[in-house]
Amino acid sequence: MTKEQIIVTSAQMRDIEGRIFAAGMPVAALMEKVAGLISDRLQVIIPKGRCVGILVGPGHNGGDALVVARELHFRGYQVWIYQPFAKLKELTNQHFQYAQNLGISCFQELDKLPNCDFLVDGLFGFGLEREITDPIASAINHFNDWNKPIFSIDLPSGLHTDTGEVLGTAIRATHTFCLGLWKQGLLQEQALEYIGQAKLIDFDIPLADIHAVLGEVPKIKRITKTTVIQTLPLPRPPVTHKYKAGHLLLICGSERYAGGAILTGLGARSSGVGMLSIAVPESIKPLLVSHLPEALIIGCPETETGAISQLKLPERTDLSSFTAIACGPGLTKDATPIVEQVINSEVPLILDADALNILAELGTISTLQKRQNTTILTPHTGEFHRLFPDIDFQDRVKAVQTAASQTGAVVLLKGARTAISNPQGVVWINPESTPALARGGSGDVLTGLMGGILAQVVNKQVNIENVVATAAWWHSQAGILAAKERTELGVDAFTLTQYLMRILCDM
Ligand SMILES: NC(=O)C1=CN([C@@H]2O[C@H](COP(=O)(O)OP(=O)(O)OC[C@H]3O[C@@H](n4cnc5c(N)ncnc54)[C@H](O)[C@@H]3O)[C@@H](O)[C@H]2O)[C@H](O)CC1
Ligand SMILES: [K+]
Repeated sequence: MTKEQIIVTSAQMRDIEGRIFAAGMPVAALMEKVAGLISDRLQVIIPKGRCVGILVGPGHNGGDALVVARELHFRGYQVWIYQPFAKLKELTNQHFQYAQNLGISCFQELDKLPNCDFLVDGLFGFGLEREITDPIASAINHFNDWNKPIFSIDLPSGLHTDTGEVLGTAIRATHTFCLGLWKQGLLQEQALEYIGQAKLIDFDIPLADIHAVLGEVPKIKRITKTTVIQTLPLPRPPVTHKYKAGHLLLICGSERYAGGAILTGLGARSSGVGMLSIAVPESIKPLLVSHLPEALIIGCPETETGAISQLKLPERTDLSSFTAIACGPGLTKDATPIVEQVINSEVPLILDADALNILAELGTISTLQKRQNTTILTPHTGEFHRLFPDIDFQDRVKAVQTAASQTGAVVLLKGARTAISNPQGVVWINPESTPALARGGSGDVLTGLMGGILAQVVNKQVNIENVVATAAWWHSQAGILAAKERTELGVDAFTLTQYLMRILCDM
């Protein structure tokens, strides 16, 4: 468990901070340490001698900002302070007095402020308790209108620490320096447009204090490279053969959506799975063979609408011959018997796209109740709503936890911050993604990739939610790299499959 993986609420941060102070660390010393680390980061980003406006709040977030002001002042920057509050916490007030005695210009009125090149936001941190009202709200909107780069300390002021909700108004930061441990609000979709580039400032919180408050294994974690490295079957054993690297069955495609089957197959190919079989309607078999010569393409009887009507598996094989099944992309709604058949099997199963829509029509919870084996659902928000009409997914963490516990499945809810939960409520949040992935077909690629990873590791005592998290991280990192090289408009689903392997090579 690394600190980059841990996510805390404001209450948990308060408790952890309380343990540090109770153990003897003076608050002022911690503030000095944290603000020194922030100043070091700023000194790398902000060219020397430029003018920096420091926004100071009444609490210790403001205290941090005042120490930063003093440090930048001594390091040769032009610094001014905006501090409009009548009452400051004791330590914050001391720093404010010292800054004034150093001759740093301090202002209480907005209209008196000089120009500057950068702003540092130390108005509120995890102590924000209520909606921000005037005059502070107007001040925040005023600074946002300046269109200057803003560096927020701990959180952009105005964001709810836990939910990421905007309390009245919020600073639109270009960078957020999150202190000690990632605050849960920074992982919520509604916060994204306020956070900018988020960095964790580690100030050596003892792991013992973290475990004392969060337990040995925290319930809610950020997916990082560490998770992926621990989950992927790398390096491979020197002596192995294709059947030891899993046999995945994809059930996908229709005459209308042949492309979905191809993209799912390409995603599975990129996973490194040993054997890949793809069941599709007979009419599109030649197309699949041409795109995926290494896969075993199973042409199946089809309905008059061109959907799979029966799984016609090769001689002497049945569903239990496969290590994992991924079913759904491009199936259309005319393949209900096929979805029922795979749900009734004992094989580890991923349901996506039309398989989810069919499951919703069959009755999500009642249909899955019978299944004992591994089940993974990968809905986007529309599919999630159809599957779980009674679950409000405003708080995505709670939504996936509820869906997972009701179905006994691992549920991935797609989005800018994809959330994953297992039935016990253990949650992974994917901290990075790109709007470039919001395109038709990218979900098909994820399903194939996830199926391929699952088939390789499902018999190796891994937590299934870690497999799902690994696929989500790999998929989004490929999208991020592709967007960097081709812009956010240049990441079609086929291109995305070409970037998947680049990610592993760069790990
Ligand atoms: N995480 C750590 O271990 C460290 C945290 N530090 C910094 O301290 C803040 C938390 O400080 P705290 O004083 O608890 O709260 P804030 O500075 O976030 O400010 C809250 C402050 O403002 C008042 N307030 C709350 N809501 C409103 C409102 N809507 N309008 C007006 N005023 C409001 C409230 O009463 C408080 O007084 C943390 O973020 C870090 O930046 C330590 O310095 C370093 C270690
Ligand atoms: K702040």
